[in-house]
Amino acid sequence: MDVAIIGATGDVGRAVCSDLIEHGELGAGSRLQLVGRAGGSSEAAVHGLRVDLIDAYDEKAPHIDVATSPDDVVADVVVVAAGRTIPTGTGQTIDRDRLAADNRIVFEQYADSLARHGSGHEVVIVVSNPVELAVEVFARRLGRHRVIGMGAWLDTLRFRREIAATLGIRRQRVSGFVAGQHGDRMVPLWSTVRLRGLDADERLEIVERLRGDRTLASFASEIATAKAHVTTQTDMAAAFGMVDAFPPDLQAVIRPYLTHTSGAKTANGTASATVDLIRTVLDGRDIVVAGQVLLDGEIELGGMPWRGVLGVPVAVGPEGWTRVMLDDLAPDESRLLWEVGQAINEAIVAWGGGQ
Ligand SMILES: NC(=O)c1ccc[n+]([C@@H]2O[C@H](COP(=O)([O-])OP(=O)(O)OC[C@H]3O[C@@H](n4cnc5c(N)ncnc54)[C@H](O)[C@@H]3O)[C@@H](O)[C@H]2O)c1
Repeated sequence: MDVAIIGATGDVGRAVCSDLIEHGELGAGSRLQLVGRAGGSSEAAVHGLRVDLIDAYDEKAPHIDVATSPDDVVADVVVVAAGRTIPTGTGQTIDRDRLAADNRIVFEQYADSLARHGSGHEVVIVVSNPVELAVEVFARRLGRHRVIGMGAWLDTLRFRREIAATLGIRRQRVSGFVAGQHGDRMVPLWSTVRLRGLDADERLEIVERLRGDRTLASFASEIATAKAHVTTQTDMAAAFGMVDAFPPDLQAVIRPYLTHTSGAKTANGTASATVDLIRTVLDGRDIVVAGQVLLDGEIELGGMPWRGVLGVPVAVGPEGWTRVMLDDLAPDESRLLWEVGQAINEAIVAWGGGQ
């Protein structure tokens, strides 16, 4: 199997390349394509990155090649990690509209090229932001089932880790999903949480203890209050310490937010979750993950079949995602998912997606 990384020389792109080789996901018979931008700094840097990766991993590296034109992207799995990013550091203004306007051009360029020159079977894993816009752009051109945004999977892994850490157990014992929009507007699906080795009653008791008497109706205001609270703290170690006292769903939003405002990025966690998704696609079996996908009535929200990009649990295999794996939701979950779905659809229209 071959993998192409668009934006390979970026922070996330580099980390994905190293992780993929380090964990042996691509054998000697596979190809890793590093994609840079002609006319940009990455045009030269992709060649340097290729040599550096061979230098580091000669014994186990796959065949590594370079492309600097969207028309030359060829792979079974294409990772989209190119484009502008959200600025790090405190006091940085986040202009999502500008990010969307700039990155939409990049998304359209690659999606159009893949539609024209691709094999017709590539699976696209989107890392770039706004992830929902990118999924919309690629899915409209390549087919819905071949395009998966990784934001919901990253949010899911964070949610599971926070639950596991609070309970003092390993993350592998926790399942359950995060749906919705990547980041602040994630929808933690507490009704899907399972703890291996515990029966239903024990699980319910623990979930109640972790959640307290909160419902998702207050989640957005809790996030706003928590952000305001942690940003009053100038000592970053103390700010991270404050997060330890939050419930797990709030921790899953605020800890990465703080990481970003600290001036560090979330490149390693993002890359690890991306490689996890690539492994799932290469694995050949249908495995349930969460991802942003373009829905066409697979689920009902607000009493009607839902159409638009939304993060949901999906079965993923070598051809992309096949089914949405969402059972009956709790009333607060379907309400919030409906609100978030509406907001995403409106944003995508405002950003000129859906064309
Ligand atoms: N989904 C997530 O959880 C998540 C987490 C972190 C970052 N991100 C997103 O991933 C993207 C990359 O983040 P980063 O931190 O690596 O940014 P970065 O600035 O370090 O890297 C971006 C890379 O894209 C390259 N690039 C720009 N235009 C290109 C084009 N047309 N063709 C090929 N390459 C091009 C740049 O040369 C650069 O190397 C951003 O949009 C960011 O918001 C997503």
